Order: sequence, then C-alpha cells, then structure tokens
Amino acid sequence: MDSAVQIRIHPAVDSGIKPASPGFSGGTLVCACTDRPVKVKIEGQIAHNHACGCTKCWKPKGADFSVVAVAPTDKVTVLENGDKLAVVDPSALIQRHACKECGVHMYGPVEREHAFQGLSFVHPERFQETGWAPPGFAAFVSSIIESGVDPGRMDGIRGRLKEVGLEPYDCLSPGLMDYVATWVAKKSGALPS
Ligand SMILES: N[C@@H](CCC(=O)N[C@@H](CS)C(=O)NCC(=O)O)C(=O)O
Ligand SMILES: [Zn+2]
Ligand SMILES: [Zn+2]
Repeated sequence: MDSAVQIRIHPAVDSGIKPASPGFSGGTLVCACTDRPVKVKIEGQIAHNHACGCTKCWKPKGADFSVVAVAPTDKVTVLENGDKLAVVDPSALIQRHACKECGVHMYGPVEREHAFQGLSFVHPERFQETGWAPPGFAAFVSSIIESGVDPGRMDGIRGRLKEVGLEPYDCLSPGLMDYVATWVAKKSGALPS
C-alpha cells in the first residue's frame, strides 16, 4: 500500500480540501450528539483556518490534526443546548468550550490580554453548511508526537502536508508569529504602538 494512504491528516484534508464559497456568510456549528446537539452560530467567514497538531485542539477520531480557525467572539452565539458545554481547561489561553457528552469543542474564546484577545477558536468541519475558508497551513506539527505519533513518521507526514498545500510549521505560521511578536513588542514599548 502507498504509505501516503496510511497518513490521516484530517477528514477535511484527506478527502480533498474544498475551496471557500465567495458568498459564505457564516453558519451553525453543531456538535456530534444525536440528542440535544449543541448549536453555535458564527456570523461571517472564518479566518486563519489551519491544521493544528497540538494536543489541546479537538481532533476527530483517527485524525492526527485538528482543523481550527478563528472568528471574532462578538460574532459567536450559543443557540441551543449551551447547558451541555464546559470549559476544558480554565487555565488555558483558549477557553475551549466542549460538549460534555460527545467531547466536540464548540468554541474557544481568548479573553485574556493577548494578541488574540477577542477572537474565538472554532472547528469549521462542524458547520452544517459548506463554503467555509479552507485550511492554509499546518501548525504545531511536531506536537503530534506528544499524542503518540512515531517520530519516524514525521518526514512522511510533513511530505504529505506539503503535497496537499499545507506548509508545515512547528509553531504558528511566520505571519501569525510576526503578528503575535509585534503585539508583544508594542505592549513592552520595544516598538511604538
Ligand atoms: N506542544 C503543545 C503545544 C500546545 C500549544 O501551545 N497549542 C497552541 C496552538 S492551539 C496554543 O496556542 N495553545 C493555547 C491554548 O491551548 O490555550 C501541545 O501539543 O500540547
Ligand atoms: Zn455533543
Ligand atoms: Zn492547537
């Protein structure tokens, strides 16, 4: 068997990355529960969609990566069954609100003073609609080893990510790292604000 076939990045990647619909204006994220699913409304298109290999982001079963993007927190509204949500790790920067029954992370606002303050992390594969912006790079790739991936598979996995157009980085993309560092420099005074 072709070794690439055995690499499961994420269903939304493995099945062929779908382009955004120019008219996508948001939609509803739905958890995996058949009974009383949690529903969260997102107004507008998502931004910075990417694959994330970190241990903290929610990944569907069998996937080595999550697919995760951001939306402004003021464009995120819990519509139904919010009583099923709980924060996974209250000490984390990203306050990931997960469904207590099925485990799907529904939204993760950054409330702390940080470059990402005011943004919420969401998993667009949970949209009941199509047309959301596709992932554009892969972040925290080396972190998949922390979930138990054999380090010997990393060359193949990085190769597969490049093949599907997701440049692999071991932190965030250079553009986002520069954005965060600029925010830190302006806060400290190293750069004028
Ligand atoms: N190597 C760590 C990296 C975790 C990490 O830093 N994740 C990034 C990408 S989602 C982050 O911004 N985390 C903030 C948070 O989890 O609140 C892991 O895999 O657990
Ligand atoms: Zn659920
Ligand atoms: Zn992550």
